[in-house]
Amino acid sequence: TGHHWGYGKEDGPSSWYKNYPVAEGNRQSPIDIVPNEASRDRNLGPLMINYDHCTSINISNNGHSVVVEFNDSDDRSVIKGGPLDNPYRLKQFHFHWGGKGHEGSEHTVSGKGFASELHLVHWNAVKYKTYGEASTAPDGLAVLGIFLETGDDHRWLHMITDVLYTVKYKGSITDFKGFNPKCLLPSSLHFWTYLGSLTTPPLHESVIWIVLKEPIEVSEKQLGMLRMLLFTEEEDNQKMRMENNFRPPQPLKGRRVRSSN
Ligand SMILES: NS(=O)(=O)c1ccc2oc(=S)[nH]c2c1
Ligand SMILES: [Zn+2]
Repeated sequence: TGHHWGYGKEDGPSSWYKNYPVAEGNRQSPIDIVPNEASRDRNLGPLMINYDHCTSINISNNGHSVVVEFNDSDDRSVIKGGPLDNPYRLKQFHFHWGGKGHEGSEHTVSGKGFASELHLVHWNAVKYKTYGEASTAPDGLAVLGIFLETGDDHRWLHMITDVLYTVKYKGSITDFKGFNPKCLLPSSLHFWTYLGSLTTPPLHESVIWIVLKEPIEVSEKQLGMLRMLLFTEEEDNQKMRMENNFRPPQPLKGRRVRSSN
């Protein structure tokens, strides 16, 4: 079902255009963010993140990343403000990371990559009836990107790394209740924002990107836990370690990047 794609030599980002021509579109993500070329915009209000009553459901390995899904049947956890005209509902979060000692973020800042990048995926339930419908609309999704840099242990990330062994293989899924991603936010909500796309196939150009300026710190050990995950299924005798699951920066094509005040 659908086209096989991955992060390897044959099926990686440089070949995605063959099955997903939008890969060469005008609003592709990620991008390299150049801070002093970003324009401060008075109309950009503060970002408002209301995750207080969010309900995580499960954690899974989809063969590309580890994903935590949320109950999005009502507006219990939303982001609004900033560049957004409506509240957007939290649907899932996942990570992108590198290999040992290599950077693994998707967005870069003046050419600098980070060890990893967390994506909190939200959808516009005011304008669209389902996530699927929103995921193909130009203002359908809002993804909050948070950089992870190596340093001290992150006091809450262990809640996730402690259960990664249960989703080692592609296709595995486990209950994961009561996790609130508010604990993964940095202290500052200052951000850059631009119009872009999903960074994995189908690469829909449906994302309002909100990238936080302040990274969070995680330890090399915690990052190493992500690398114990596998791209491959349990019955697959080829054990492919899940790492370097990031798309490199794409052409800006004249887009404006705005900065919060
Ligand atoms: N990496 S990302 O742009 O946040 C992103 C978010 C949601 C997605 O759903 C599919 S399917 N691919 C996706 C990529
Ligand atoms: Zn992502």
